[in-house]
Amino acid sequence: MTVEAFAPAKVNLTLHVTGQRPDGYHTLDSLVIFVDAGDRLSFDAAETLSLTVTGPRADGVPGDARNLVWKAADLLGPGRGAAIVLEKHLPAAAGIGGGSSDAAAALRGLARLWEVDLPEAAELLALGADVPACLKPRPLRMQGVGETILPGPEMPAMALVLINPGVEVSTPAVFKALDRKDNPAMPTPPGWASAAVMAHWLGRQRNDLEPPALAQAPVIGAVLAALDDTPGCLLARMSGSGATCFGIYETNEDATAATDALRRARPDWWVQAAVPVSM
Ligand SMILES: C[C@](O)(CO)[C@H](O)COP(=O)(O)OP(=O)(O)OC[C@H]1O[C@@H](n2ccc(N)nc2=O)[C@H](O)[C@@H]1O
Ligand SMILES: Nc1ncnc2c1ncn2[C@@H]1O[C@H](COP(=O)(O)OP(=O)(O)OP(=O)(O)O)[C@@H](O)[C@H]1O
Repeated sequence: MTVEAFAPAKVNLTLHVTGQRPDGYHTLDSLVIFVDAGDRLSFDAAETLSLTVTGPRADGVPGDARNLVWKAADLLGPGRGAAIVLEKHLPAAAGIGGGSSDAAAALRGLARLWEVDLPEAAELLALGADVPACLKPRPLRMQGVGETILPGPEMPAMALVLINPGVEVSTPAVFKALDRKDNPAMPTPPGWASAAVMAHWLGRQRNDLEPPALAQAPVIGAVLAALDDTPGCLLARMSGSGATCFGIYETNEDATAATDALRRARPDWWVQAAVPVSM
């Protein structure tokens, strides 16, 4: 029996950095959604663990114990076997949780293959701060350093465009370069009647990692400007620690038209239209 799992991209609609713990990790308050762009994984029964990385974004992604998928398998079933194929579609080190979402999808898939229970959120932090959030992809509010997952509001109909300019941004370096660590938390997301009302609310919130990421990768400014310039773009913002940015649109038509235009203008950028998913 082949088990399959989808690893959707994570988008931080907001990302407020509210403090720093004595161990150096930062406390966050972030509204997170998942979208239908992502990686695909398959799992077959096998004596030993193996991982094959394929797909359009496989280049540079390790196919061994350095991969978060491998680490997830080791955490869930130490010493157990499975033949895993990871089809990469998401850019790596991009702020959209590629590795974390792959790890979470591996946990979901292998838990079915091996008929074992999923670990608790706190245990998953060892794999990455985004892994607890990625375990059950749906709109959520992430707090603590990533271990506290609260249900998010119901999202209005919307479409997104994701752009990655091909520059890898180091997450630790971006956190380190933050000017202030004790920024105000996010108000409770109220739920919204439309994408436009939501975008207006989001516009008054922040991604505190945007300024330090921009200093490290100035091209992020060009990406945000390019999104802002497309017809129907309600809000443009960076996700996670960058460099991927997203634009929010009312309709799929607007997002698809923006994607076509941006791909023509910047064939060197990864440009992807997407809609939110809950799994
Ligand atoms: C920026 C976010 O993507 C927001 O969703 C995440 O907080 C980062 O999640 P991630 O990439 O899974 O992060 P990890 O691999 O656990 O951590 C990478 C590095 O980022 C910094 N880090 C991460 C999460 C956090 N709450 N505080 C931090 O300071 C630490 O220096 C850590 O060594
Ligand atoms: N399954 C995987 N997919 C991509 N990269 C992986 C994976 N496993 C390990 N890595 C390594 O982890 C690094 C970070 O990649 P990842 O896609 O997790 O990005 P990220 O920017 O940390 O995501 P985010 O900040 O949103 O959590 C890469 O440089 C890569 O070498």
